[in-house]
Amino acid sequence: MSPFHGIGRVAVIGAGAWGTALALQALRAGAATALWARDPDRALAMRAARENAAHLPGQLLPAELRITADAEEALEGADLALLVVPCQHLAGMLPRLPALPPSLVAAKGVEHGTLRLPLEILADARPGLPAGVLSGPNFAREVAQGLPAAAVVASLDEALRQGAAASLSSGGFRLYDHDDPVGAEVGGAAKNVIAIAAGAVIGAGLGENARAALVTRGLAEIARLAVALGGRAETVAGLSGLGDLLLTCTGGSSRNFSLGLALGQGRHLAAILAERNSVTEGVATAPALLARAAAVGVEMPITAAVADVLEGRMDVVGAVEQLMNRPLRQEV
Ligand SMILES: NC(=O)C1=CN([C@@H]2O[C@H](COP(=O)(O)OP(=O)(O)OC[C@H]3O[C@@H](n4cnc5c(N)ncnc54)[C@H](O)[C@@H]3O)[C@@H](O)[C@H]2O)C=CC1
Ligand SMILES: O=C(CO)COP(=O)(O)O
Repeated sequence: MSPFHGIGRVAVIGAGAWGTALALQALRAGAATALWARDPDRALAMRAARENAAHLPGQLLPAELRITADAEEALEGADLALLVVPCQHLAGMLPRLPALPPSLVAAKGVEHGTLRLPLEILADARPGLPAGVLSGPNFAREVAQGLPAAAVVASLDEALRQGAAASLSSGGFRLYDHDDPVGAEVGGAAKNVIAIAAGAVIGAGLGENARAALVTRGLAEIARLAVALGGRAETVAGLSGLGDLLLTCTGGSSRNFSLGLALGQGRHLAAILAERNSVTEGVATAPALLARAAAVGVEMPITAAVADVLEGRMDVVGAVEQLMNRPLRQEV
């Protein structure tokens, strides 16, 4: 257990939509909060306008929120760091940071090539650092506005998960502590892939029944992988799994769902991505998740279908046909 005694200061690393929203929440919960943006010009513009125009336009950033591109300054005296850069950039960003306090990763994905989950990336870069994940059904915009939301803080470190959940909760944001970080990370990474599938069936006009079946069978394949990696199936049935699937597979604001929707309508992946200035984690995660599952002998047919569509080996209708024609079996 870490000597974690509560939070006076929080450093949020990554000034995308989610980092900005979490910084606002930390502030609301009473922590002195700094938000680190890697680009000095962006930090300057955000400080001047009190707005993150690129990722959370229209949301006021109060004067008490320190915004800086200097990582030393952001992390000085911090009791907790929230690491909120996209999964594929986490490993590249960590060497730019000085010593970290106990940290929660809020990215959702699997790293291309190495097949690591975010906490594994952090553990490799900072061995022994008390760490956990923050994950749940949370659109950044709503959390920034203080609308009601819940999530989990999952860590093997009891003091960290309980202290962080208690200190970052307030008003509309309710954090449950959890002792299964693997289950939480697998759920968070995989729901983005299933959300692409859900969007694709809706975009292709295959119907609401198809979406409900995909989400439910998606949950089953996520649970299989979580268990194979040392997590628990019940975690996948909670906020970080089922909760986030419900949000991203039905909420039109999900970037993963909307990318799937456009693919299902026949648009090309490159064209969809070219129009976006924000991250769609499921695209890089789908093949990485599939490879990670294969390495532990777990079948993930929906993830495989999404990877096939993303990599141009199949169209949406063909991929769904293939899923429908798999051998019949017992549900569980
Ligand atoms: N936006 C949301 O509602 C939520 C997002 N998340 C997760 O949080 C993570 C961050 O997502 P968002 O804040 O939405 O991102 P975003 O799409 O709003 O912004 C992209 C972020 O990535 C950073 N970035 C781009 N290239 C980079 C590089 N080479 N090195 C370091 N940073 C780089 C940008 O500076 C920016 O901070 C993702 O893993 C996402 O799945 C989790 C929950 C909610
Ligand atoms: O993780 C999220 C909500 O919990 C955000 O989902 P998208 O990245 O699909 O927008």
